[in-house]
Amino acid sequence: MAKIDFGGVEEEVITRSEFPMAKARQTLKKEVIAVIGYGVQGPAQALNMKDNGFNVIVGQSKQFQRDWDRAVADGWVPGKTLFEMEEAAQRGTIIQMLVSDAAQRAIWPMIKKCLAPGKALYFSHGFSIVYKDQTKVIPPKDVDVIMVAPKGSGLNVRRNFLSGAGINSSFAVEQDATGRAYNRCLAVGIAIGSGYLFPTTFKQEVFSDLTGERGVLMGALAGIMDAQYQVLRAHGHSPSEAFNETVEELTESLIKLVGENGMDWMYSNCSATAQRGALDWRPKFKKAVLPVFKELYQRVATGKETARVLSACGAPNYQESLRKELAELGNSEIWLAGKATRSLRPHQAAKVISKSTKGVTGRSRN
Ligand SMILES: NC(=O)c1ccc[n+]([C@@H]2O[C@H](COP(=O)([O-])OP(=O)(O)OC[C@H]3O[C@@H](n4cnc5c(N)ncnc54)[C@H](O)[C@@H]3O)[C@@H](O)[C@H]2O)c1
Ligand SMILES: CC(C)(O)[C@@H](O)C(=O)O
Ligand SMILES: [Mg+2]
Ligand SMILES: [Mg+2]
Repeated sequence: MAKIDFGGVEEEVITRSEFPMAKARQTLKKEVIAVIGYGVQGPAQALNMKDNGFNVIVGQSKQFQRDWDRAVADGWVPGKTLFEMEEAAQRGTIIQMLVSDAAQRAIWPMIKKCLAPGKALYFSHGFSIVYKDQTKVIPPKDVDVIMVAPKGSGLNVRRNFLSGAGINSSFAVEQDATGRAYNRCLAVGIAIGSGYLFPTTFKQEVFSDLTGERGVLMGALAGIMDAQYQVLRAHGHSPSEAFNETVEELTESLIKLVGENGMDWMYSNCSATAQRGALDWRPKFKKAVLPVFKELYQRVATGKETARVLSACGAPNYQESLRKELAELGNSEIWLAGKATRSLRPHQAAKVISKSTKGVTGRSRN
């Protein structure tokens, strides 16, 4: 493992050169990898592994016709490489649990029956194993239990693979029954298109992932956008102005600069006025939201968020109520303003500018 200094803390990271594709192919040459679930991660991981030359089959319930049809449209052949979940799990030697987390609890009794000794049970989230008191997912002792959790949307797992970039993932071995669990885990990580692989545990992964997606990555992000937009609108700003200053400028401009070189560098490349204001207001926002993040982490650690997911997402009418909730969000003024704003992005001009590197590299840090 390469040792990398993360802000003064040394961590170990697996690189592609340490575990090259040839080693992954050698490690998995006798394995049949059964991807159970063709939602978001399922298609990305299955297609990347297939394109990388691994022996992959897909298990998808035909009751979810839309997902079955997507699998067929993506080239999986019913009866050859696409099966009902149970048949795929019987045929697989590595069984990838890529149905939704709530569905993993529902299909577990069926999956358990297919776990012959020596097979590997694979997850992309620590959820089912860590909250086993609630999910009842308790694997037999004679199978490997491994995880590779891509740190991004399944859409990017596939998009980055196709662009040649890859995506970083964390990985963990929960149970090594065969003595091969570690290598199997890393080999699948490389096979699905991971760039760098960060060691973790099932518990650390699920606690941080649930916090992140409820917090800064999705929940907090949408919440603070709503709040700022509301204040601007209440003071008479037009929807386009409020949206531009809340979302569009973030996604189209500033966050890309943060991604390139960090927050201080982005601050170094805006006006002195914006820089002063941002530095002054940062601690105020931190103070305001810190208690909310503490409450969130507690709810994750005590399993309350898991109970919420299992009861809500496992309910029979959930898809219908979810559709309504998402439609309400999509039809709210801020996101309708967003739709109009997106149609006005000046793509042509951007292409012309990108041919030159003059003036695009930015100021160095102060
Ligand atoms: N979506 C992501 O980008 C992402 C990123 C990292 C990790 N993960 C993890 O990957 C795993 C899969 O998540 P996902 O988002 O790809 O899947 P998802 O939540 O979109 O689930 C969709 C799949 O579950 C199946 N399904 C739903 N209910 C079912 C039921 N009752 N019985 C049988 N099948 C059912 C659907 O047919 C479909 O195949 C989860 O553990 C998730 O936490 C997801
Ligand atoms: C893509 C995310 C938010 O990182 C993932 O954790 C998920 O659950 O979809
Ligand atoms: Mg998640
Ligand atoms: Mg995540």
